[in-house]
Amino acid sequence: MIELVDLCVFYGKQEIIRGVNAKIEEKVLLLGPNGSGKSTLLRAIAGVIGYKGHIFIDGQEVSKLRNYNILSTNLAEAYYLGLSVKDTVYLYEEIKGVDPELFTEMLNRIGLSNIVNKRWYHLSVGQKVIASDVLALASKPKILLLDEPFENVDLGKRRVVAGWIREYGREGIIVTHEVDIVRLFKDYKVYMIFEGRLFGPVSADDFLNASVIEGEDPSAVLTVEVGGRKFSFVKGDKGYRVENLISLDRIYNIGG
Ligand SMILES: Nc1ncnc2c1ncn2[C@@H]1O[C@H](COP(=O)(O)OP(=O)(O)OP(=O)(O)O)[C@@H](O)[C@H]1O
Repeated sequence: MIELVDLCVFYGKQEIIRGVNAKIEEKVLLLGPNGSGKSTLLRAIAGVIGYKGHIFIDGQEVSKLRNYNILSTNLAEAYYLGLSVKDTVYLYEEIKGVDPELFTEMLNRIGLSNIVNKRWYHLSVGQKVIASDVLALASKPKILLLDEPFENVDLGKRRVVAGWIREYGREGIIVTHEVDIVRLFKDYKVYMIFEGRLFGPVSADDFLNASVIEGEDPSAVLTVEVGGRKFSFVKGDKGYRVENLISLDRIYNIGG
């Protein structure tokens, strides 16, 4: 379980994550517009950057964890080592419990067996994303943190990756800024982040079938605050349909 208590993350003096509280016990999707703090939240949970407040993973404070290998991530910080994909897999076998056979089999299944001997920085953008996803998944981690695992990935391959995310990893956070991705995970819970503040959860089904209106509505499945304005996700088509949102930054254009 990931527990966030009064969590704040700063870059210099700028507060990016602003007092977040949540208990995340299963795999969830985290949506938010560009710059809202999704990657920053994931980096803090992965222990890559510092924070104020608390982050507990299965009851242990992240900043105090050492050699903690039940958590896997596709965050790029892990790959800036100038290694080939194959060398990284062997390194990760040692430190993260990655299964090299499963890794190779997954790359074969998705048609990328040709990249194993290449260095990470020679991969195309989409290849790098898929290889990072596979590396995170091939340790079958208890907790999975995936930052934009579908970015620049072909539509057909997205279904394969989504199948793996369902299969491997029992808990965790899948970050995306594309509303369409939620359709691949209709039984998941959705959180949203706006301006460093977390809202949710709402079921993916309720989210996809909702429409957005400005203001606080008592029938809302979720109300969020963006730029000092409140927006309610309500059932039916009273407002702007979520299925037409594409990305959450469109919410700024919805007027009451
Ligand atoms: N290392 C850094 N130093 C200073 N500011 C940073 C740093 N990394 C990110 N930021 C800023 O923090 C804010 C949140 O960035 P973050 O990468 O968490 O957003 P995001 O929600 O993941 O966005 P995107 O969808 O564009 O990837 C942005 O305003 C960004 O400019």
